[in-house]
Amino acid sequence: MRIEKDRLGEVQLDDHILYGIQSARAKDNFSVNYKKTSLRLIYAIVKVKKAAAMTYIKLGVGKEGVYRAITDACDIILSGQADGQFIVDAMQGGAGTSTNMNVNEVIANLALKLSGKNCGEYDFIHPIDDVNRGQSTNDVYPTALRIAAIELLRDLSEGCAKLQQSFQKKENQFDDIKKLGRTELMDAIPITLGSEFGSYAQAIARDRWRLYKVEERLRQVNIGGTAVGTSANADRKYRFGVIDKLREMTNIGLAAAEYPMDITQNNDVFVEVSGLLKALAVNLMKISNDIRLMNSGPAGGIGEIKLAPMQMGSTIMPGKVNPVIPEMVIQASMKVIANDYAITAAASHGEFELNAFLPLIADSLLESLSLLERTVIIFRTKCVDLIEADSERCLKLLESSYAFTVEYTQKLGYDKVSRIIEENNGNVDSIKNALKNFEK
Ligand SMILES: O=C(O)C[C@H](O)C(=O)O
Repeated sequence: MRIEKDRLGEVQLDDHILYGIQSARAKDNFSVNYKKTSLRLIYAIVKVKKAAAMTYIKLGVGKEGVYRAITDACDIILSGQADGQFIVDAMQGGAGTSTNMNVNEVIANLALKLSGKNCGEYDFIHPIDDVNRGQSTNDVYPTALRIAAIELLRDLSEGCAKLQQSFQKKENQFDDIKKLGRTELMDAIPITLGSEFGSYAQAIARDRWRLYKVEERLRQVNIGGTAVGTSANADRKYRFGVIDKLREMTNIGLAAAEYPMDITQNNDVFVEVSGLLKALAVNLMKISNDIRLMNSGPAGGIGEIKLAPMQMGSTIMPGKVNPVIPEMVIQASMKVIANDYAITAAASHGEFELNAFLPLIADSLLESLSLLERTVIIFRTKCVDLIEADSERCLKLLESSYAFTVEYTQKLGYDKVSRIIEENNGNVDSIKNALKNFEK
């Protein structure tokens, strides 16, 4: 056991534990058992710490070997070997300070071990004086959140591109299958099944483009601005060096914020990104609902397409198979829309130089991004790619509807065609005969 102390007293920690007193207090204070802080965010914070340490090595500052041990410790964390040490709940007060300190303490203790010292020997490597040198939670955390968001956005954008291609393939495959169009769930002008899928491809193409474009706004980071964006305690050479290193490490074209105070306190960019995710969620829901309806049946529904059966559907009705993948997509989309509200609420509650509710923004945004990233892959591979058309059913429904009469309205006038439909009680064969007679 080791004992760590702060102004509030002492905490006992097992020797193998790499986090320190501040993390231990936060673990206890925020033990709401919601969920742990996202490892995506933790890794992005570690990248910021590594870039800072590399900058200090380059500038030749600090005690001999300390920053080298810190960068080695960062590499160990980034390889996934210390995941269990990040123990602070995502639902936390303190604007992310506990998460930043959890990272600072784990890096410091790992670096101490790598240097042949014991955990807690902070006179040699200190979580704040060394690992957090020239930094504050308020510049590290928002910078890391931007990096994590961009990494996920890139994956999601690629996923959307593939989903778009899958819809385009279906557009070509179903190009010559005529079917009923529907407006307000009622028979409307005939279309092709291909064009139904072509419209989905267009919507997802728009999502993909929006997600691609928004990255450039996220690339402005406030690292080096420290607590309120004025760069207190951050050396000028470090400030420029750390962004260069981060750019190299992440392969993201990060740039120093033109006005770091703004970036430190205002979070509208996350509302913007979430808004785009909401637009994607809305499209996915609309498409999934169409697919469920077109697949409905097998006997009592529309049945124009067939989804591949993924699992048995019922514990009581033998043979029933449900459209489980679109149902999952719809619920994931609902969650993204709910998260958007949380992000909007949190972003609107910032006061003066900082928004204390950034942890909720971070958790909700990264959850939405990861959820959508997986959702579009599963939707594509387990649903869209496997869809088959029932062209006979499409034709049967088309031919049993008088929706085709729209073609006659220009020649005969709307009122006359309506009268023919009414006089023949909507009977399609009689309507066709009556219209033929008019044409003669
Ligand atoms: O942890 C810090 O660096 C600052 C903290 O977030 C605060 O503003 O109180």
